Amino acid sequence: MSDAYIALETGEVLEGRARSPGETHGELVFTTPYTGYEESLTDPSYEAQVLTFAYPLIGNYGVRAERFESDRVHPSAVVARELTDDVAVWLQEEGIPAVDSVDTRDLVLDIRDGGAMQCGIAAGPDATPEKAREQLSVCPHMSDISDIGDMVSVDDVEVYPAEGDGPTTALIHCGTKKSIISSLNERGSDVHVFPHDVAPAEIEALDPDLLFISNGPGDPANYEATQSLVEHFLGDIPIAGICLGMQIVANAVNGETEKMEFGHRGVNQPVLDERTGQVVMTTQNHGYMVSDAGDLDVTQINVNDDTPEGAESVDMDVITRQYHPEAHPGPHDTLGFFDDVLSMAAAGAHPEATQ
Ligand SMILES: NC(=O)CC[C@H](N)C(=O)O
Repeated sequence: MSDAYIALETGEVLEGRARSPGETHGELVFTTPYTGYEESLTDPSYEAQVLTFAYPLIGNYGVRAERFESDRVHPSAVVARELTDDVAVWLQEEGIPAVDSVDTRDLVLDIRDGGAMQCGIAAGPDATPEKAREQLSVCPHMSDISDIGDMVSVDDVEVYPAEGDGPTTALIHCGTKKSIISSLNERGSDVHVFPHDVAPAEIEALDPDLLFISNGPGDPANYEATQSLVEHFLGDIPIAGICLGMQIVANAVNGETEKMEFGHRGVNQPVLDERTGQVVMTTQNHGYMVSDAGDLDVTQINVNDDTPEGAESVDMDVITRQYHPEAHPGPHDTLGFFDDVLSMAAAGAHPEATQ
């Protein structure tokens, strides 16, 4: 007799073992890394999603807070083949439902074939298939969660001072990972973190050298205030962005974004720089893409499916990446992004403009 159920949009109800009790719902997605479960589970980009781990054993090196990318677990639920007790206890303490003993190979194929789908979860001694189906019936589509930025951003400014007198960064927190802040800090940039809907006047009062739009959950179309910020400062202050940040900047310069079938979530996504011919291995976690880069130039593409992974403007001093250059988890091929954007900030101009 199972004590955990996952109701899928296909009508199927999967059975499993409850590792952390609860009833919830969310957009079902998968990620493929063998490691990095602490970083993924605390990445605000996964807000309102049910995260399935393709790798069969999750938790085999424990749980340590110093690896966390935010102050809490963000997925609404977790699905795995096997979760260790360390991770199960962590999720219980966080109040996040978790189900294992699921054939995640089969489930990942379902998601690949059917696309990211809504699902309902019921786990624990009172769980039933009907309760999972009830959760599925109230699960919103990701693009309909218009206030998702409020769920992950900050209410007030937070300042992260760096040693030295590097450029000042105004980071717009749409669900930022901590390692993005630390990647800027350790390169000498004082980072001032603002709410996703901060008024332009607060940024003007700081007079920063760089406007940085962070990663984050949900549909980029639901970050109108952040997009307006980009439109306001475009051409006045150099602008950088990661993942959701690239999508918001593209929307701000006459571009377009759209939902992908099932997205890119892993640490082995190859990206080609079309200017140099170099291929780097990247960490990715996105379910939307830039379908039209507008006034930006696409500089890097995903080798697997040609989707835009880098978009820049020399004239408007913009450098953005769809992947996560900070890794955490993942390969360190792309850390140079932070040097490039801070060079742009220090010079007040895109690096190619200063050659
Ligand atoms: N990691 C992110 O910033 C994700 C961006 C956006 N929410 C997407 O899914 O495409």
